[in-house]
Amino acid sequence: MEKQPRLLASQLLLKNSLFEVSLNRVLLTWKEIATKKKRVSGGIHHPFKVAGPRSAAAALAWIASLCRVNWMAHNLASEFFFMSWLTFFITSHGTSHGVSVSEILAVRELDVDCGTKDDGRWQKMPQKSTEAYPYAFTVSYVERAWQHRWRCSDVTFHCLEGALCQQWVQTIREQLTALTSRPKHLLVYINPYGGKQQGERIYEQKVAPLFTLASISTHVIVTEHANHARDHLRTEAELKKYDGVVCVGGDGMFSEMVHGLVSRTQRDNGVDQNSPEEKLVPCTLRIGIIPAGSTDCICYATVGINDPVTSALHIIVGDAQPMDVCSVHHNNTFLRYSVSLLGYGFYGDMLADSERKRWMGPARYDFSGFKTFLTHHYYEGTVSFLPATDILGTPRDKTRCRAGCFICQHNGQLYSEDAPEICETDPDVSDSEYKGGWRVIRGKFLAINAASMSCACPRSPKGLSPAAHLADGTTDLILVRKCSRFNFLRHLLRHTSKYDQFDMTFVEVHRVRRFRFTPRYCQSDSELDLRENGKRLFSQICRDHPACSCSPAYSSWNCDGEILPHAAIEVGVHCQLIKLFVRGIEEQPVFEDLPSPCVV
Ligand SMILES: CCCCCCCCCCCCC/C=C/[C@@H](O)[C@H](COP(=O)(O)O)NC(C)=O
Ligand SMILES: Nc1ncnc2c1ncn2[C@@H]1O[C@H](COP(=O)(O)OP(=O)(O)O)[C@@H](O)[C@H]1O
Ligand SMILES: [Ca+2]
Repeated sequence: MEKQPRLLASQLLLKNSLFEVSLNRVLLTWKEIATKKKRVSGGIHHPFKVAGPRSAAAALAWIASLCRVNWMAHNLASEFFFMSWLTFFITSHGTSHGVSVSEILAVRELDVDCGTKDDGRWQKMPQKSTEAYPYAFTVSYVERAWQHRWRCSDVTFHCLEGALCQQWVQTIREQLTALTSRPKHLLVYINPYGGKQQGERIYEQKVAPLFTLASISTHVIVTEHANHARDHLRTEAELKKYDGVVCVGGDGMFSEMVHGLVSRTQRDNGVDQNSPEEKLVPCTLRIGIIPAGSTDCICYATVGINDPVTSALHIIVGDAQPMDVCSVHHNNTFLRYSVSLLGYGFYGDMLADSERKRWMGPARYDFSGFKTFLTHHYYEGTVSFLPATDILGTPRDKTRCRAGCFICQHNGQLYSEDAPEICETDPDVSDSEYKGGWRVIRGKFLAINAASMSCACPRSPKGLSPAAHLADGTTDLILVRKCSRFNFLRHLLRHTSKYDQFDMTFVEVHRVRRFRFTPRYCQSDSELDLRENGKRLFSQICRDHPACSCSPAYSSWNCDGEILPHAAIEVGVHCQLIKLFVRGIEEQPVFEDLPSPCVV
């Protein structure tokens, strides 16, 4: 890391011990410099905390071995060197901290006599430090907790002089103001009926106080009906006033935000959404999700956990993660956008059944999932797709899409430089395997799933397609052919275990840029009601297949939790069309025996 000029350095009191506190442009550090018991080390600074043995005896042996190597190799070890390292190790144990400026949430001055000045949170000061160090300021920062959770932590420093205290507060505030990616004004939509119907409570109790702490102003709308947020965003909202939009709810609520924002952007730029080949204009406003839904797949797969406080903190620090969006068309008519799962067969039938059981809350998916599994319907049709051949990565990779993903950056660059050619050849139902770059597969399917991201959620922590990428311009098309109930159960259960759900003879997976599906008994344009169609064609299929298991002709498409009105669809991926207030799943830090936050 490039060495940044130091902005401030002072000796401040923290928890009755004297600390050397310094701030440069990227890091706030505080390090114990003296106590009655411990000696001060003479200017030995090491950028990272030494991860070593815990007990003093083990430390001695470990450091001695380090010195021995140095002695033999470089003849550098001296008693002074040895003692300095030793002192460093002891004094730094648990008392040397660093917080990246980008993860400071707020700073506020404390009135030591009366408590906190400007945020209404009152803190009692320890008597001893009040006498000796009468001025104080508190820094709130992000602390990493277990399983990708973030929490807000406070540290209070005490100063001898008021001017010094003010200088610290002012300098930190200046550094925070310089972080231009942070939102200042947000438009928030709360779905009071999502998930366990806790949206309003979650926002008021867990999120609003954090936004206030970080001086973010909000305009909050509690939705009154389905599509309220979508329509408000698409037509009414004064988007220029905001740095981002936030939804409190589940994947359905997020889908409303995507539809509102993407449609608005296309309309403002004169783009026709009805044309499947049209290149869409990316949205500039970022979207934040405070999870309060049933599946929370978008949140889980982009943050690593569905936790409202964690998501609020990612919004405050101004994270940005681009994401692919699929457009779904039927006969050159726009139907919907999809960000996570497009599922025909199993997931479509499960959703159709679960919609009638909304009163059950999130448990409806378990109930309907089990019921759908027992019905074991398969569907005939033709899937044609345009494989993504020019990209890095495959659906069977062992690597995962994580924060700062190289594959997303590389493939995104590829897409913007050289937008993939849309093949004009009509991939009609045909016996040939390839037609104009398209592959055509006919068959009987228990499930056809397109996952444009992993679709990890608490029910399936690795997701429908564990190696899928958030922003690589592709979707993973998973075809599950007709098989026995036992084998299908094995496939489903592998979503929840470490075993590969694609390593089965009746399952295939392709990374694609576009795909089309046509059911075998294709309905005419005027016949829109799938259910009626299904019933009418049922008897026809039975006539065609005397020994059939009486599967209906059509399933429905589950498009991010919404039922589509058509079975015949055409899908195209739009690379990095939207941005979220997240950074992708962070690699879990190796804590060893270190306290968080990152220790320097
Ligand atoms: C018999 C054992 C079955 C175990 C299978 C576990 C696989 C679960 C994978 C679920 C993938 C979900 C992808 C996300 C979809 C959401 O958009 C959608 C809507 O979510 P919402 O109700 O808005 O939170 N939820 C569902 C279940 O379709
Ligand atoms: N005020 C409201 N009343 C009824 N439905 C709503 C309201 N606001 C949003 N919705 C709809 O509720 C559905 C489910 O919302 P969501 O927040 O995704 O919860 P869940 O994850 O439980 O499905 C969405 O399709 C959304 O359009
Ligand atoms: Ca993708």
